[in-house]
Amino acid sequence: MFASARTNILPRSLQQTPRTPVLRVATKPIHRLYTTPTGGNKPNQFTMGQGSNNKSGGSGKKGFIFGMHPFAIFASMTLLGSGYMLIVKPFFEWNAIQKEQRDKKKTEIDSASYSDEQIASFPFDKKTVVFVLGGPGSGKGTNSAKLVDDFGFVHLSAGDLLREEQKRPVSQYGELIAHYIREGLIVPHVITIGLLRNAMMDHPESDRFLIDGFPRNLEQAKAFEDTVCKAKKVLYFECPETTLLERLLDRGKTSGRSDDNIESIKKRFRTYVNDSKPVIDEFAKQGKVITISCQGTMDGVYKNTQDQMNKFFNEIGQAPKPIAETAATPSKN
Ligand SMILES: Nc1ncnc2c1ncn2[C@@H]1O[C@H](COP(=O)(O)OP(=O)(O)OP(=O)(O)O)[C@@H](O)[C@H]1O
Ligand SMILES: O=c1ccn([C@@H]2O[C@H](COP(=O)(O)O)[C@@H](O)[C@H]2O)c(=O)[nH]1
Repeated sequence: MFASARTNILPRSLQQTPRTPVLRVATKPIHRLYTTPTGGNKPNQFTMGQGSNNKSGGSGKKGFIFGMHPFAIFASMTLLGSGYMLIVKPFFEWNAIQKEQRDKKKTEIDSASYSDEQIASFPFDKKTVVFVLGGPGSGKGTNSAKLVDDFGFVHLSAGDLLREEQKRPVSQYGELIAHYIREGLIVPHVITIGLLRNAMMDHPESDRFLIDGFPRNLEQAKAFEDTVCKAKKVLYFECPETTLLERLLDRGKTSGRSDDNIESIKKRFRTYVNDSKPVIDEFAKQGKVITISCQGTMDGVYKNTQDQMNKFFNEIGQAPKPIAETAATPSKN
């Protein structure tokens, strides 16, 4: 199985526990305040009272600060203290509550409002999940879209879900996702798995899911299989780097994607070789991988993909089209 990995631990950069503002008051031990000379040749921070208005005459006499009698100091501090308790403290507390409520609202939106109970009762393990893997630009999206029509899959592209989340104005992960995508890095899996899980739950009627471009590393693979469900098969589009580069640069002319440029593409290739390829190797050891060459025409590649899928559904004893969908399709006669 997969090497052990941390699961469900939010990286520090994502931990947004609301903090209660702390009113930091520069303090000095009271006895030092009381005995600090207020004048003379020793300048210090309590020199406001110096000068012609300084009733102590700058003598540095013990017991006088700003030329005030100790009792007056005591009385003012008591007044200040109760003023703080009455006005400042409630204000800060009210602010903290407001912030907490705002943060809670944001988190609720981010988790697409599925409760822990709903997640726990969703039958993830009854679903047929197929991972679609391969280098960037190998044709995962192109072929997945066709498999939707022929086999009734719901197609979930992890990259698309991340891009959508990135664009959501209230998302607390927008900037983080944008950075990881531009740098060709793998977004922390708690975010991606959360999005995938929500997207699966958005389609309770469907039993078949194509999860495209995920998992990108062994840690993600283990976390998904531990917390959501196991994949039944892995479709792997095998493609040489030269072809990938050509296709991505071509796609970049119109895609508008922040990572379809030579700098990001090089970084994505590095991440693919170092982190994503080992996932395919691991699933291959488990006998789950169907390898399809991405070279050939689009129709040719899809024909192979379709044949392999037909074979797979035959093996697991399911009709190529889900029963519900076959029944729902209007008869041509
Ligand atoms: N067999 C093919 N022959 C030529 N071009 C292809 C073929 N398959 C896909 N393409 C083109 O290559 C580009 C990349 O394909 P696609 O977007 O499906 O790859 P992908 O694996 O989903 O990429 P990414 O991982 O970056 O999202 C697209 O412009 C697509 O039209
Ligand atoms: O599981 C995932 C999937 C994707 N990413 C990030 O998104 C980009 C683009 O992904 P595509 O599959 O090519 O659309 C990818 O380079 C990663 O930065 C991810 O982090 N985790």
